[in-house]
Amino acid sequence: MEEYRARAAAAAMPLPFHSKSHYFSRRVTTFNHLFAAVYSVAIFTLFYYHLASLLNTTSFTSFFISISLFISDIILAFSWITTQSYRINPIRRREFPENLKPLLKKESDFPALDVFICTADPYKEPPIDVVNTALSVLAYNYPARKISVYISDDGGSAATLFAFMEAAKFAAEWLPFCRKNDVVERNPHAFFASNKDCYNNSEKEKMKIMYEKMKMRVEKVLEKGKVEDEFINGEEEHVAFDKWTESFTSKNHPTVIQVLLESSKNRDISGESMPNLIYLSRQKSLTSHHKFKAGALNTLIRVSGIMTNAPIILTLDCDMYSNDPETLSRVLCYLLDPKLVDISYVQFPQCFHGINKSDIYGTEYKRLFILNKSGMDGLLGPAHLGTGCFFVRRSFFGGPSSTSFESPELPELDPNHVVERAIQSREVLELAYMVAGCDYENNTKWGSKLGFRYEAPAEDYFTGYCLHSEGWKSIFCNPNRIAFYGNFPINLLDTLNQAKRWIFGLLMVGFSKYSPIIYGVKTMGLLMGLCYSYNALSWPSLSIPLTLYSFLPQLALINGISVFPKVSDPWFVLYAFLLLGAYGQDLLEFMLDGSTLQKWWNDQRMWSIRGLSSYIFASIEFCSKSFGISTFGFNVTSKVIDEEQSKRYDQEVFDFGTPSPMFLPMAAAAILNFAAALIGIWRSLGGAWEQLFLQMFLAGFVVLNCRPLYEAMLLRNDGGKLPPKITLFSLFLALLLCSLFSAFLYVF
Ligand SMILES: O=c1ccn([C@@H]2O[C@H](COP(=O)(O)OP(=O)(O)O[C@H]3O[C@H](CO)[C@@H](O)[C@H](O)[C@H]3O)[C@@H](O)[C@H]2O)c(=O)[nH]1
Ligand SMILES: [Mn+2]
Repeated sequence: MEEYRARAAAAAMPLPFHSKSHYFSRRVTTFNHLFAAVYSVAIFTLFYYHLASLLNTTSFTSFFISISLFISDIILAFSWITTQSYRINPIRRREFPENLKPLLKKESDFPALDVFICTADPYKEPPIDVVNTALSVLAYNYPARKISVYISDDGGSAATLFAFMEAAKFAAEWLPFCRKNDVVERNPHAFFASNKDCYNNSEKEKMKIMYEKMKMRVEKVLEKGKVEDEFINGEEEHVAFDKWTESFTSKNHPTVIQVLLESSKNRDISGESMPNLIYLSRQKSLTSHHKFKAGALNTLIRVSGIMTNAPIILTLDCDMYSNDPETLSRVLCYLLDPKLVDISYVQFPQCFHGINKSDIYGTEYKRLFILNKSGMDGLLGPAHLGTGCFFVRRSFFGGPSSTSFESPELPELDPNHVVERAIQSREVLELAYMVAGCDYENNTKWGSKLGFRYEAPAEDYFTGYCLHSEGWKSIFCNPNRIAFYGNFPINLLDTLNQAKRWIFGLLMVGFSKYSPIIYGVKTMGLLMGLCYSYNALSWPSLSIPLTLYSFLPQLALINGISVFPKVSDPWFVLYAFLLLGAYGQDLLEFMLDGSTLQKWWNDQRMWSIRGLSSYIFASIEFCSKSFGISTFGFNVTSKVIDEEQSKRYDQEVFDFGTPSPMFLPMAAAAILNFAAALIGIWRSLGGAWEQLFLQMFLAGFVVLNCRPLYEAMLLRNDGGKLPPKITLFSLFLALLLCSLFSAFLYVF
C-alpha cells in the first residue's frame, strides 16, 4: 500500500478524501459528559449506602441480601464505567470518492483486492447464497483484473464447488449485464427480488431465467448429496470432482484448490477480462485442530499470498453480500490518504436485510454494531466485527513500524512479494497446496503473531484487539447506502446460541493473560482498554446482577421483606435517579439515532433475556472448559429459512421452537415475577406499599417484559410456543426457589 500512498502524497491532491464530525450534536455530547459526572457521584453515593446497610445488618438474611445487591451493583457500575469510554468522542465519517478520480486513471493506479468468503456447511449455508455473495463482489465497480475472490469451504462440499463452477459461467453474463445497466444491486437474488418489473425487459428476463436455472441445478445437486455425471461438463470438471473419493469427509480430506476463473485467460461475453475466482477447501485431518474460521482465514491469507498477494483483503461471511458496488472506492478514500498511516482495517457495520418492524430479537445490535463502534472510531478505531472488513495485508505481519515486522516463513508469503507467475502455473499451485496443508502451521507464528489469532473462538474481536495493541489503528465506515447485508437467526434459540458462542469466546479473552482491563489498558490506553473490557468482561458478568435482580427482590417481596429504601426515604431518590437515568440515557441515544420506542423496548428486553440465558450458559461452559471438563466448538448459525418460522418472525411473534435449558431461567423468572407482583399488590393493600414499592415496580417491569413468554406458555398453539416441558420445569424451578428462600428465612 505504501507505494500507492506515496503516489497520492506526491500528487498533493487539493480536495479531501474524507471528513469527520461529532456523531451526535455537540449539545448531546456535552450533556452525556455532564451526565456521566453526576452519575458517577450517584454511583459512589450508592456504594456508601450499601456499605452502611451492610454494617447495619442484624441477621444473616439481611446480610446475605445486602451483600448480593452490593455485588450486583458493583458489576453494573463496572459495566457502566466501561460504556462511558464509547461516549467520550463518538464520530461520524463521510467519504468523497469523487476526489480520488485524478489519482485513479489507469488500471495500474488501482491497488488489487483479494476477497475471502468463508463457508462451513452446505446444509446450514446454502451454496446458492454463497454464490450470490461472491457474485456481488465479483461485480464490484473496479478493474476486474484487480479483483480475486477466494471461497474457503470448510464443509469440503462437492456441491459448493459445483455451485461455483456454475457461478463462474453465470458471472460471464452477469458482470457485463450489471455494467451495462448500471445495476446497483449486484447480488442477483436481491436484484431479482427487488425488481419485480424485470419481466418487461427481455434482457433482464433472460438473466433471470439463467439465474433460476443455475439455482435449480445447484439445489438439485445439494439435494442428491453428490454431483452426478449429468451435471458435469468436460474432463476438467470430472478431474476436480474425482477428489471426492469414498474416504473424503468434511473432517478428513486432502486440500482441494480449483481455479474457476483466471483474469488473464477468461473473458466475459462482452470480451472484457474477468476477476479471478478460486475455490479452496483446506486439508482437514482428524488428528490436527483446524481452528475454525480463524484457521480458514489464515489459510486464505497464505494461499492468496502465493497466488495474487493483493495489498488489500476483504473478509466476508458467506451470507454478507455487497449492496453497493462503489464500496471499494470509499475504502480507498482512507487507505490512499497519505496522512492516515498505521491503518490496519476499514470496518463496515453488520447490517441485516428483513429485520421485522420492531426488531423483536434486537438483531440490529445498534449499540454493538453502530453506536459503540462510532465511539471507538473517535479513539483508535472500531473493534473488528468479523465480516465486511477491508484489511491492509501488511497488518497481518506484525506492528506498523518496520522494526516490528514479523517475516513469514516463506519469502513468497511476504506482503511485499510480487507474484510474477500465472495462478495456474505448476510452481504456484504446488506452493498453494503446501500452505493449505493441515500441519503446515506447526512450529510457525500463524495464529499467534501472524494472521488471525487463535486464542479464542471470537477470532474477530481478538484479532482486532491484538492489532490495536500492536499499534495499528482502524476506521469505521458507515455510509448512508448500506455496504453489506447479512443473514440473521429468526428464532430465539438460534439468536441466544449465537450470543452464547460470542460470550464464550469473549470470556476466553477476558480471563486470559490478554485481559483488556490489564493488557489492553497497558498497550492501548485506558479508554480503548475499557471499550474492549465492555465486551469481554462486562457482558458475561452482567449475568450475575441480571439473575439476582430477576429473583432476589421478588423472593423477598413474596415474603414481605423490604430490600430497597421506602418511598419517603431520601435514598429512594438515588435509586430512582440511577434507574431512570441509565434507561433514559439509553433510550435517548436510540431515539436520536433514528430508532423507535418499540425497537428500544425490544432491545432492552433482549439484553435481559440474553443475560438470563446466553451469558449464564456461556459462563458455565467457560468454567467447565477451564476445569478441563469440556472443550469448545464453533456451532455455525443456520442461514436456511424455514417457512413457518419466517411467517412467525414477520408477524413479530416470539419463536421458541425446540426445547432447550437456555429457556429455563427466563421462564422461571417470568413465573416468579408474576407471582411476586400479585402478592405485592395484596401486601400493598395491607399497607406495606411504601416499603415494597421499588420491589413491586421491579416485578412489574419484569412482568411487562415477559409478555411474549406468558403468551408462549399459555395462549399459543403453534410450533413456536414454549414447549410445555420447559414451562413445567420452570414452574418447578420457581417453586423450588421459593421454598429454598423460605427455608433459608426460617433457619437464619
Ligand atoms: O469452522 C468454521 C466455522 C465457521 N466458519 C465461517 O464463519 C462465518 C461466521 O459464522 P456464523 O455461524 O455465521 O457466525 P455468526 O455468529 O453469525 O458470526 C459472527 O461472529 C463470528 C465469531 O463468533 C465472526 O467470525 C463472524 O464474522 C461474525 O459475523 C461463516 O461464514 C462460517 O461459514 C468457517 O469458515 N469455519
Ligand atoms: Mn453469521
